[in-house]
Amino acid sequence: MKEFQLQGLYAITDSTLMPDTETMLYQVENALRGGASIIQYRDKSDNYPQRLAQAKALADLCHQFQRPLLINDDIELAKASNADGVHLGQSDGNIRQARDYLGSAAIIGNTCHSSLTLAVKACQQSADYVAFGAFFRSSTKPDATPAPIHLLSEARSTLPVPVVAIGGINMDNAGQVISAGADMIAVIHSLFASDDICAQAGQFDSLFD
Ligand SMILES: Cc1ncc(COP(=O)(O)OP(=O)(O)O)c(N)n1
Ligand SMILES: Cc1ncsc1CCOP(=O)(O)O
Ligand SMILES: [Mg+2]
Repeated sequence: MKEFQLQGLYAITDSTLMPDTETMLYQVENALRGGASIIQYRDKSDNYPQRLAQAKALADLCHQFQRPLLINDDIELAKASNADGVHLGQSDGNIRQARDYLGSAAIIGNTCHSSLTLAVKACQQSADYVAFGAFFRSSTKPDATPAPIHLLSEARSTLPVPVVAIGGINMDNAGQVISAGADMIAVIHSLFASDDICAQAGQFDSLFD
C-alpha cells in the first residue's frame, strides 16, 4: 500500500524561477500551503552538492506537510535525499531498475508523451503513474511533444494507474484536462511565476473538489 494519494496539483520546481535555495523553499512551501499534492525537484544542473542539499531540504519540507517529493531523472539522488520516488522520462533509465533500487514503497512516474503503448509498457514495468503532454504550449519546455486531449480519456479508461497531464497548464485550460480524465495536473510556470503562489495552488486544488 502506497503512503500518498496520487491526485491533484503536482508542482514542479524550476531553477530559473527559483534561482537560490531560499527562494525555492519559500515558493514550494507556499505551493504546499495552497494545497499541492506532490512536489517534483527538477534541476538540470551538474552541481551535485547543491542538488543533494536542495533535494534533502525539499524532502524535509514536503514531509512536514505529509506530501511526497519526487526527483526528476535521478534515482541515486532520490535515494540519497530521502525523497519518495523518481520521475523518469523515456531516456532517463529503466523503470524496473529504478524499482529494484528504490524499493516497492517508492513512487515511480514515467513520461509517455502522447503514446498509450508507452504507458501500457510503463505499467507492466511497475510505474505508479504515467504522464502525458504537452497538452498546451509550454514556455518552460517549448519543444515538448504535443499530445491531444482525447488521449486522457482513453488513458483513464484503459490504464490501471493515475494519469498526469503536463505542458502549459493554467487556470484557463486546467478544467479541460481534468474533465478529460487527468488525475493530476503537473504545473511549473503558471504556478511558480504567480504573484501569489499559495492562492494559485489553492485555485488549482479547488478544481479537484
Ligand atoms: C510529471 C512529469 N511529467 C513529465 C515530465 C517530463 O519528463 P522528461 O520527458 O524526462 O523531461 P524532463 O522533465 O526531464 O526535461 C516531468 N518531468 N514530470
Ligand atoms: C517538463 C515538461 N515536460 C513536458 S512539458 C514540461 C514543462 C511543463 O512546464 P509548464 O507548466 O511551465 O508548461
Ligand atoms: Mg527527464
